[in-house]
Amino acid sequence: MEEENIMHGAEPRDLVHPGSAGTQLYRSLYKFSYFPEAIVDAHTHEVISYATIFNVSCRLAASLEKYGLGKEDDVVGVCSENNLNFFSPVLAALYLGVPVATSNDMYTDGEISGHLNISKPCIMFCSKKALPLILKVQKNLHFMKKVVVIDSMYDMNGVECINTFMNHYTDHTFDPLKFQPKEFDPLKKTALIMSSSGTTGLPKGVVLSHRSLTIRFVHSRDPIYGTRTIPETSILSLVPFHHAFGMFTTLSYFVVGLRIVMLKKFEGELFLKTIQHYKIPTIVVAPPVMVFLAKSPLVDKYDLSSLREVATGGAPIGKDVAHAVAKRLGLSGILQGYGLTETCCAVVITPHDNLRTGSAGKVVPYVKAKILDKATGKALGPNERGEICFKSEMLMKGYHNNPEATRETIDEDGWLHSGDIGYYEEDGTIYIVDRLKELIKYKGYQVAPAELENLLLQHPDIADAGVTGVPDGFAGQLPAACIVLEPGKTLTEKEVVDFLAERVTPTKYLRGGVIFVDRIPKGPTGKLMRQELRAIFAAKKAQT
Ligand SMILES: Nc1ncnc2c1ncn2[C@@H]1O[C@H](COS(=O)(=O)NC(=O)c2csc(-c3nc4ccc(O)cc4s3)n2)[C@@H](O)[C@H]1O
Repeated sequence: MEEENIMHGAEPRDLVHPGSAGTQLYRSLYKFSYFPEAIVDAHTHEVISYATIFNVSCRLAASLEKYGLGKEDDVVGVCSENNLNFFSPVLAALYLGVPVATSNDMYTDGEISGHLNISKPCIMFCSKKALPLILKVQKNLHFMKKVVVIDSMYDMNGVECINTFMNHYTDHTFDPLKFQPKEFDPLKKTALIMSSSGTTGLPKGVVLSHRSLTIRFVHSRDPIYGTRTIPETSILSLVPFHHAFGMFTTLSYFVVGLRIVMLKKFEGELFLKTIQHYKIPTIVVAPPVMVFLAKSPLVDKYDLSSLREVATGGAPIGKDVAHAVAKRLGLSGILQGYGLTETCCAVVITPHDNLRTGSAGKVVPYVKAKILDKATGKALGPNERGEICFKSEMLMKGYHNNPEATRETIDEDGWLHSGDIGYYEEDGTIYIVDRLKELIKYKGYQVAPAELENLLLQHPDIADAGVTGVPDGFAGQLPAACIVLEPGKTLTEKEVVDFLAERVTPTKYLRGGVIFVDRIPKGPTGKLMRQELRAIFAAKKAQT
C-alpha cells in the first residue's frame, strides 16, 4: 500500500532519455555544433565552440579506447579549476561508459592522495595549474599510470598534452561522426564518482549512474524547473565544475545549448563587469555571492539590467538576503535549488510559476520526497518538521566500495536520508530549516569535521579535538575547533590554526576559531556530541 504523506515530484514534461548520458550529450553537442560559443572564459575572453568540444571529446574517446581504457575497474580522473577544456575528458569517458572522478585543484597533496585513493583513476587529466600537485602525489599512487595536461598546446615537464596523447592513436583525418558512444544499461553503469562526506565521517565516493544525469537533463529542459533560457543565451556560472553543483548544471547546459560564461573564482568587480559586458540574463551563484549582491556598493556601479534570473543553492540562503537581491535587481524573486552530491543535483527547485522566495521550492519530476519522523519512522504531514528523505533513480547507487556507509544513508526501502531538517506546506513547498548531520558548509563547500579532527590529532601536543561549524552571515558556517591539550603542553590558537592550514585547502581553515577545553563532550558510546560543541562556541560568542 502506498505510504501516505509522500510528496511526488511535479508532472514531467519530458521523457527521460532511455540510453546513456553519453549518447544524449553526444547528440546535443552535435545538434548545437553550429554555435560558435559553448564556454567563454570571462577572465581572458577566450572561447571554445560546441563544434570543438564535440570534435575533441569524440577524438579523445576514440583515442582512449585505442589506449586500452575500458577495463573493469578503469576510472578517469579530472583535476582542474574551471577551464575551457575541463569537459573534454569528462564527455569522452561518458561516451565510453568509463566512470569519471573529479578532484578539487585546491587540495593539498595529503587531501588529494586520500581523495584519489577512493576512486583510484588509472589516467588523470589535469590543468597546467594542477600539474605540480598531481606530479607530487603520482609517485605514491601506483594506480595512476598516465597524466595528460588538458590546457596546453605543448607537452610539459615530460607530461603529454591532449593533442600529443590523441596523435598516438588518431590523426587529423578523424571524423567524429564515425565515432559512436557506447550503449549500456544507464541504471547500472557508473557515470561519475563525486566526493562527499555525507551525513558523517570522512569524504566518500558518491557513485552516480548515467540515469542520474539523464533525469537531471529533464529538469534543465523543463520550462518550470529549468533555467528559462533558450539556446544560445548566456548563463554566468560561478560554481566549481569539480563539485556536483557545477558538474551537473554545466553538463545540462550542453543539453540545452547555452553559452556558458565561466569564472574561475569570485572577484566582485570582474563578476559585475562580466554581467554588464556579456549582457548576462541568468547567473548561478553560491549564497555568499547573494550577500555581495544584496550589500555591496559596487553593484550600483554596473549596468545589470540584462539579468532576468538569479539562481542559488548549495547552502542556506536567508529570506531577507533573497528579497534584498530581488528588490535591488528588479526581479520578481530568486531561484533556489536544494540538493546533495548524493542526489546528483537539485531535487527541490523553486518553480517559475510560484517562486516563494525563501523556500527551497518543490520536488522535481521523477523524484519522491517525505519528511520523516525519526522517532516513529512515519512520514509526517504538512508543517511538521523532520528529516527530508528522497527516492528516485536520480539518487546515488551508493558510496564507492563502502557498503556500510551506503546502508546508513539509503534505507532498505530505497529512501535516501538527507541529514537535513525541513517541512512542507500544503501546496508541497519545502523549507529547509536545519542540518541534522555534522557536515559543515563553508561558502557552499563541504568541510567534514572528522577529516579536520583526524589531522588535528596528528599534532603531538593535542590530546583530543572536536570540530563544528559556527554560523556566519556571509560564508554560512565557519569551521571551528575545541581542543584538549596534552598535560603540561601549551599551544596558542594561532599555532593550532596554522598547523591545520598547512594540511588542508583554504575552505577548511579554522576561520571560526579555537577554544581550549578540558574535555570534548562525548556520549556514553564515545560518540562526539556536536550540539554541545556548537553550544560552547555560542556561549563564547554571547560573552563577547
Ligand atoms: N538550497 C539549500 N538550502 C539549504 N541547504 C542546502 C541547500 N542546498 C544544499 N544545502 C546543504 O548542502 C548539503 C549538500 O551539500 S553537497 O553534498 O555539497 N551538495 C550540494 O550542495 C549540491 C549538490 S547539487 C546542488 C545544487 N544543484 C543546483 C541546481 C540548480 C540550482 O538553481 C541550485 C542548485 S544547488 N547542491 C545539503 O545536505 C544541505 O545541508
